[in-house]
Amino acid sequence: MDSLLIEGGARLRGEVAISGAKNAALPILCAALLSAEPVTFTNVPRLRDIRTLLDLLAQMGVKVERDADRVTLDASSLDNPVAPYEMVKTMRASILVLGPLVARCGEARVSLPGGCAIGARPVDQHIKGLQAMGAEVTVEHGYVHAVTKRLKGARLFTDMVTVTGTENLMMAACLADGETIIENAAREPEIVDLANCLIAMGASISGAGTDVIRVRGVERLHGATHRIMPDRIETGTYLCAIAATGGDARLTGTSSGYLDAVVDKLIDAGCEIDCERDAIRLKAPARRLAVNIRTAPYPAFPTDMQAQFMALNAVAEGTAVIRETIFENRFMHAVELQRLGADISIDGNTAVVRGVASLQGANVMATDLRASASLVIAGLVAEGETVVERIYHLDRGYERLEEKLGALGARVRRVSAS
Ligand SMILES: CC(=O)N[C@H]1[C@@H](OP(=O)(O)OP(=O)(O)OC[C@H]2O[C@@H](n3ccc(=O)[nH]c3=O)[C@H](O)[C@@H]2O)O[C@H](CO)[C@@H](O)[C@@H]1O
Ligand SMILES: C=C(OP(=O)(O)O)C(=O)O
Repeated sequence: MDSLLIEGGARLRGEVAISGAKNAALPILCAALLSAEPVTFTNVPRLRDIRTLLDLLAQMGVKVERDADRVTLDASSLDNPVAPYEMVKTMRASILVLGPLVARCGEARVSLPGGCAIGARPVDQHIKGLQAMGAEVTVEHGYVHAVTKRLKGARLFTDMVTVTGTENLMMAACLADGETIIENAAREPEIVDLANCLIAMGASISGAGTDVIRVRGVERLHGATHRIMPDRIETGTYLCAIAATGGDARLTGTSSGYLDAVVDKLIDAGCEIDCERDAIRLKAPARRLAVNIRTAPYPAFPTDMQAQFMALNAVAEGTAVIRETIFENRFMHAVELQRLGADISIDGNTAVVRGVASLQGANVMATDLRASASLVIAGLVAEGETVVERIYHLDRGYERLEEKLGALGARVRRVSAS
């Protein structure tokens, strides 16, 4: 297993380009299942999760063509609407094939993705929505099996705001008979990006980005070309890394428009932020202030940025309270940050982070994607050498991380296990 060797202390400077969003690309690539015509996507990030999804789609009979950040999917000969456990177990987002497969093929067999480090993450709301649209759904031997003649439009209400749940149901509704209304819908920018792609494919959708989405089903969707939006979590992660190291750098190919809650907190911490149309520059103060965080669905502060802010608060002036309201077990990074000298106490879903003057390099273990990012940020600030082990988590969601950090002046090296 590869690890990342970081020599702390370099202030990040210069410019780096942000990639397309993992969490937009995953549902949007699944949308290609809804059409018998080829769909082309650009700005697709080169990530492990994307490779996993493309392999999954290929084994269903989808023709996959990939050239750098451009991917064309042709689902005209889709003949195997099955997502086997072996391919699903490493990536929860593979549940996103469920809605499109039932809608297009009238049947799907998708392995339950299982729990993961950050929480149990059930998919009951995805299932409840499809049942309300007339699908017969059973869960047996670890698989969700859904069958229907043609889905019927329905009024859907999810018990909680769910991002992939909203995406799955919005995709399924595109080919349903009649109108579907999704209430309590997630409002994340990635939902809007998916809706824009579906609309380009001929879907009739209104309200994406609000908590009520209306979809009028059509007979078929056609081919289209769609550019994936920039990754707001990658953007936020680099902003935190620049801030933590007292740096001054510019991120291109991205926008602060998707990141208001994060940018506000960085400003509260004392950073200077200059928002251009397609770029963001952050200039950090010598010493930042600790900032309180409470995660909640968009447009509130994203849970996917919580770990990175814990690292930032670990070396700030004062004490910060962090509340995680989305996932029940998303503080795994705290123990690892403590190994680097952070002063953090946890009580249920609340972490109290008392800023310290400095961190010291050590060996730490990555437990999930954003936890790993927080360890990298802490390693960049720590005195001496930090080794982050199990970085396959990072490869799920950060394109060429060591190369991009290196371009900003960080001393980061990947060490391959022999
Ligand atoms: C690929 C992708 O886009 N992943 C994002 C997506 O995950 P994902 O879509 O899996 O997260 P959800 O928004 O669905 O989860 C929100 C909460 O609802 C619960 N829940 C969800 C569905 C369901 O059927 N039953 C249920 O109980 C979850 O366990 C969690 O506690 O949104 C999360 C919350 O912003 C982000 O952290 C993930 O990065
Ligand atoms: C939790 C995340 O991803 P996923 O839902 O794919 O596990 C994430 O992107 O931080």
